[in-house]
Amino acid sequence: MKKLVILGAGGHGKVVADIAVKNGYEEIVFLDDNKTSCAGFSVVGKIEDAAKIKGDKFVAIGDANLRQKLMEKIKTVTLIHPRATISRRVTIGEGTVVMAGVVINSDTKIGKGCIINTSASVDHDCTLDDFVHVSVGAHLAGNVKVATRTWLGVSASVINNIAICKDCMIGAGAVVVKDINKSGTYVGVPARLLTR
Ligand SMILES: CC(=O)SCCNC(=O)CCNC(=O)[C@H](O)C(C)(C)COP(=O)(O)OP(=O)(O)OC[C@H]1O[C@@H](n2cnc3c(N)ncnc32)[C@H](O)[C@@H]1OP(=O)(O)O
Repeated sequence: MKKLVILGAGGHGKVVADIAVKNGYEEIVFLDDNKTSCAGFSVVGKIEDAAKIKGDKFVAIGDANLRQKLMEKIKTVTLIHPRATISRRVTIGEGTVVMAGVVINSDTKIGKGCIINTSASVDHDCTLDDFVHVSVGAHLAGNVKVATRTWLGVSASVINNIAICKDCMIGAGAVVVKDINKSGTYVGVPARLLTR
């Protein structure tokens, strides 16, 4: 029986579980330090138990630093929703999830531990480094580079030929029209560094 152990029983975890079912997993269990169940599935232990529990593994934790830390210790599977449209010339790393309605076009490379969330699009010749999150409905035009752990918020857009450095938060609805070379939070149209 195909079994998946999902680390993280939050909202992201329950969407991952649905995709796992569509990928033929017949048994799904969660590990979480606080919850006892998730979307009808059992929580069978704490996150630290991952190595001890048999089955394929997936880290369903939104925080990129924590996701990275956990993925350094265990081997994980890649999960792709059957209703994602992905060019044959795309590569996708270990432990990445591609959700329903996503489009990924030709010659794009997606790293490990990435989240390509519901109805996002990543166009041709893009490079997404490890642990990048493209949120629900965010859009990357052609030849966009996004460095490690950067998170694009819901409905954010990036025009073509743009590079965004590591550890950025691009706010909901922001439009990135220039390269971003300094880590930080960027909001608005056009996107600017959020200073407090
Ligand atoms: C399935 C899923 O759920 S996927 C997850 C999707 N989640 C997201 O997309 C979350 C995106 N998060 C955001 O956009 C957040 O607002 C952030 C990260 C940009 C900023 O959050 P915080 O650091 O908490 O900032 P805070 O809420 O204090 O706002 C600071 C200022 O920026 C403004 N601001 C915050 N977010 C945005 C935004 N997206 N666009 C424009 N302005 C914004 C606020 O209005 C505020 O302005 P003010 O000082 O004039 O009142």
